[in-house]
Amino acid sequence: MILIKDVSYHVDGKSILKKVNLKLNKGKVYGILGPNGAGKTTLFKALLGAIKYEGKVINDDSNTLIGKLIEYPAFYPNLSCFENLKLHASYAQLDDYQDIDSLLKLVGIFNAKNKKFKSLSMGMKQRLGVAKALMGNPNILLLDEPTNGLDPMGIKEMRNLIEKEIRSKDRIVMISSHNLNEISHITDTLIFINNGKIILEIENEDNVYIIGKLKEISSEQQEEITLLKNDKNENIAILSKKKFEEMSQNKTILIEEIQYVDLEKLYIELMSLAVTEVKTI
Ligand SMILES: Nc1ncnc2c1ncn2[C@@H]1O[C@H](COP(=O)(O)OP(=O)(O)OP(=O)(O)O)[C@@H](O)[C@H]1O
Repeated sequence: MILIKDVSYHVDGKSILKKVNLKLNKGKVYGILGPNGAGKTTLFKALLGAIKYEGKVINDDSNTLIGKLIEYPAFYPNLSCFENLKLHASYAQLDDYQDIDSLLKLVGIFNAKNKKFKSLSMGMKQRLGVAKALMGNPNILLLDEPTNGLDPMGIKEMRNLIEKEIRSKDRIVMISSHNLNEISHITDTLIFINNGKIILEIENEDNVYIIGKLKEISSEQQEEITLLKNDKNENIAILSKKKFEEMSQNKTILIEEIQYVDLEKLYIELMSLAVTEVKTI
């Protein structure tokens, strides 16, 4: 488990991350969503310890290896897939790492083992990037826009790869993406970030969400939902349909002006809510 506690990051007086709090559990795939410049990559960099942030990242596992695919994968254009991975293994001090062939098979590009990086298609380059990220069998995997630049077929293949080979009960996987459809297919939990702030964390249960005005909630359930404010200072509740039905049955919540929305609508509504303050009631 990883606990991100009050993580903030500032550059030249500008707040890039603002008191980010998250709990990440093994076996789960987290989708991180937000507009350009929201802070997704910066959050990954904080987890990698690549930037000097305020706050804490607490990891209960002392044997941690983080694999990453951040921005476009960097490889030597004139070296082959095999040579590039071999070189990375030595940089990463995985010198006795023998299993490059298996990795290439795993990500489905073994037939391009001896092809130069520069001659690969975009999809193959991304797969090679995933192979590099998977070296040493990391227990945390950060994939920053892994389907960037891929065509629909490439996106589907990357999705299969994540579902079949990357998701693991011993691993925390975080994927950032602008592709809502893809994210809704492969993640367990959705984390929305805007302006460096986490504005919502919600289970990705059935791709149907509830947005409405919160009128009442029982004190026991207060911890369980995030309260957002709209520009009229009204309390807006957002939760999955499943959670809402559970709470309504127990009469622990009253929401009015309910809208049932899919992920795309949820994203648009969330980003347009004039959220100046986010509180958990
Ligand atoms: N070292 C830095 N110096 C100055 N500004 C920075 C630095 N690192 C990040 N930023 C700024 O922080 C903001 C968040 O950047 P970040 O790359 O984390 O966003 P993102 O959510 O990953 O965006 P995208 O979806 O476009 O990849 C941006 O406005 C970016 O310009």
